[in-house]
Amino acid sequence: FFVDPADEGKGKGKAVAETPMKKDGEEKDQAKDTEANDLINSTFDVSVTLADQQADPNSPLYSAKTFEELGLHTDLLKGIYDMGFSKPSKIQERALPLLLSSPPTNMIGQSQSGTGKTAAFVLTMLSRVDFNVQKPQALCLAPSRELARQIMSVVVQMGKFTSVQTEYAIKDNLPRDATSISAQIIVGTPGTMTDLIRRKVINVSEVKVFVLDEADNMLDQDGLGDQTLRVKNMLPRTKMQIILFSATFPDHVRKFASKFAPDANKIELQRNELSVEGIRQFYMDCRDEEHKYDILVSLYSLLTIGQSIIFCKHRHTADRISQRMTAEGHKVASLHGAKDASERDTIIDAFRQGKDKVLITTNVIARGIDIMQVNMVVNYDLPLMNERGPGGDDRPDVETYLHRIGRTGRFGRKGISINFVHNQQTWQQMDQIEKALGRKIIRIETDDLDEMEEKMKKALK
Ligand SMILES: Nc1ncnc2c1ncn2[C@@H]1O[C@H](COP(=O)(O)OP(=O)(O)OP(=O)(O)O)[C@@H](O)[C@H]1O
Repeated sequence: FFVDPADEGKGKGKAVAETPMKKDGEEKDQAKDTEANDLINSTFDVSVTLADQQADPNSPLYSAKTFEELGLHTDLLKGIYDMGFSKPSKIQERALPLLLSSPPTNMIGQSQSGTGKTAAFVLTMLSRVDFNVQKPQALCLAPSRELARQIMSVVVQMGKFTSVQTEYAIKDNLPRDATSISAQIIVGTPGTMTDLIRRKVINVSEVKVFVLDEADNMLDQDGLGDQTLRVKNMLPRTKMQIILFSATFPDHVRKFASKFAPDANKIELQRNELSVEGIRQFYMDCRDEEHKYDILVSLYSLLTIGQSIIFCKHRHTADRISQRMTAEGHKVASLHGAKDASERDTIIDAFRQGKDKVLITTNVIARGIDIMQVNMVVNYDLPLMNERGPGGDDRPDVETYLHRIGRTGRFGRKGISINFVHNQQTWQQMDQIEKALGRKIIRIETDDLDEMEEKMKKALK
């Protein structure tokens, strides 16, 4: 079990209560979706660190097997069931009672990608809002407009039976002369959120919940950290519930996260527990860059069995590959940060609706995007630390790798990831990822398409 070394080291009497969540073999469920049930029944162990030293982490108060137990308003329960959720996932089971308890307590929550973190924080925002007050009460920040839009769709779906009012704080969304937002829940990206608060378009006096999705990314000093801190510093200092969620919390942001969300309840996983069980990882040994392209093209029929996402390092690579493939008669789309806002929305929406089956992109959508039909992720280029910001180097970026492959295998489903390596350096980088995660990455021959197809189809069964 994992204990935050920062907390442990300080040893200031903080209760470190570790409760193993073991597989509950007895639990029988009649629901059809057995894979999702496996996830609900437990596929991983979590450790819970309660901010309240006196609390007994084994108390039933700290675990909810049903949504009813949480004391939610019936309109919210209706929304949850309308989304097809029958009971809380593992992370929700542990996190929701802590998130919803009174007085509100901060939360730092970590669990694998696709395990239901979004639903947990959205439900918290909805249940804390006073629908009679027409002022912003909950703010949520995400690292990309695509993710902000997806989170909003969960807010709207889950809040369908309430009178919640929502607004975006993303680029090019509001008319330039907008003077005030009265919506209760605002979801956006940090730059636009800062701008709107500064210009007093968002009045923050009633804000009582502040959520960071992909929190490690949002707090990283090489990335969005400054902007996120700027937003926090403009919020009221008292009675603010700060909620940080991510699948990953690398060491260098852990301390800052604890400072950012003081006295938080913590739910955490070890790094080697972070790979999602259902995702089979492969690699293909390509001869050179051009061979990578040829292999990708030869994979096309496999890529379109379900849907797939191809990750490249550079925007121009994504564009070039997509142009070449399109010219050769394949239907693919490309998405990256250099495209303008409305184009980005059109592209991700078409992909979400299944109109496009292959999306070629960069790290811009490495995190959070939840599309169930995605059963294959290709790392055309492996993610490296030097893509994070100026301080990075040629080491592989294990966190981003986990987030990228986590676009498949959502909520207990099966998925495949394929890494392209093409020289000694990339092979070593992949080897480091394999070691860091303690999971085998299996070789597939590039010259035997039949074997490749057979292996992949087997992995998806
Ligand atoms: N209790 C539940 N029952 C059934 N489905 C659920 C439940 N909770 C969440 N889901 C579904 O599981 C999928 C993954 O959930 P979600 O997007 O919240 O994962 P996440 O942990 O936020 O992932 P990531 O780390 O990639 O952001 C979503 O499609 C969501 O609707």
